Amino acid sequence: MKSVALIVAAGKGLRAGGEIPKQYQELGGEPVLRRTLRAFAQHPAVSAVLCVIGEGHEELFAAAAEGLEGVLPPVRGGAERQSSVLRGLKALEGEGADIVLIHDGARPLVSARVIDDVISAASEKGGAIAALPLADTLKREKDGGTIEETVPRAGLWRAQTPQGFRYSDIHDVHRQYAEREDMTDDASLFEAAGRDVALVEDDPSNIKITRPKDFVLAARLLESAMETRTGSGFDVHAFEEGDHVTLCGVRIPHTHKLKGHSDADVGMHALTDAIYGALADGDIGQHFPPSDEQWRGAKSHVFLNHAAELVKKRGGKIIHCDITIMCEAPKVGPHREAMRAALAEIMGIDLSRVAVKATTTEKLGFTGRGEGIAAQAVASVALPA
Ligand SMILES: Nc1ccn([C@@H]2O[C@H](COP(=O)(O)OP(=O)(O)OP(=O)(O)O)[C@@H](O)[C@H]2O)c(=O)n1
Ligand SMILES: C[C@](O)(CO)[C@H](O)COP(=O)(O)O
Repeated sequence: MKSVALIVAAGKGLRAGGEIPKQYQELGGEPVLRRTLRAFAQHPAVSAVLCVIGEGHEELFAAAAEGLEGVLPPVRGGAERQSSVLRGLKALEGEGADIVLIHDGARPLVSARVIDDVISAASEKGGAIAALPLADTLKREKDGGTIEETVPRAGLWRAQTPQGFRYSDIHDVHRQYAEREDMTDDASLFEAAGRDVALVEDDPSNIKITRPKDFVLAARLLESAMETRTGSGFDVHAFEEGDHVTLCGVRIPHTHKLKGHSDADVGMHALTDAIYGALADGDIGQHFPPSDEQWRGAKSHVFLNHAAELVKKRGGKIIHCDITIMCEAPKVGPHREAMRAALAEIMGIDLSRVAVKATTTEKLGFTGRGEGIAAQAVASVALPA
């Protein structure tokens, strides 16, 4: 069964306001749409993601989708959500999809569990939607803001997205009802055609960002859906003949240099490993094997940048890092601020989140004898849980 995702993001976001449409505004440091695209692009059961976008939004889209694998070139949407979906379905004609998941670009907090459940139910029943059973008593309003009646809520659900269907069936019904333009979700068309649609219980956090206050709520939900991971790193390099060392990106004149395959920046290596550790994603030697000639003499910022990008790619952020350099000489103190600044810039985080410390080992051991430098680091990373 091949499943593809169709993300509708061609709306103007008028109710949310702002200088750019809501789907391109920032939520937790990245565009709303990037979070939505990533949820599907990185889902193991989704083989491709197509997005429908508004006129003139090509650059905003390119920035939001940058580096995400499996995202197809976008197509232009229509005046209403329904016509945007139909255009997307048409563009998917050559993809060989069995199941298509139609999802609002404005719902960035969709979970992998819900995507899985909608795919399973749609594969079994032909159509399935994420939805929430009503928890509140329902009132119908009459003129003047008073209550006309209480509406029985038994059996009522709030329809959300993703909504999954057999591709050829949903394409057929969208073509069939193309003139109506009054259907606010895709299940409505399936229902109108007399087909069954299964209800899959959604997560309450899968809100649609509609009004400005939804950004505040989404930011809180995002925060609570993150887990904090801690990783540690340790590295040692021996001295050899030379006139300077590179520590945490800063060149420091010295009586010796550090020996190594790369620039031997022992502090940056320990920090890079701490980040890989927090991600549980191998170590520096695995990502940049010393046996590979292309890394000979490499600047260590390449390694640190790679680790920081992996964090971003997984929707996380580096919260804090703390490095301790162990040596008798050179003195680290005079270079501490330059080191913090260099590391913060490479990782793209604030200076206040980077600590660099140093200690001697009281002339004990190999660092005490001046044979080399050791460094250890701890990094805390927030990742989607
Ligand atoms: N012509 C349209 C209208 C809406 N959408 C998409 O459908 C989803 C749900 O629509 P809504 O939340 O109403 O978004 P907007 O139409 O952008 O909002 P507004 O009505 O406030 O302008 C959004 O991801 C939106 O981008 C779309 O692709 N094409
Ligand atoms: C598809 C939808 O998100 C399901 O709740 C909703 O109907 C979209 O409505 P909108 O008026 O286009 O925001």
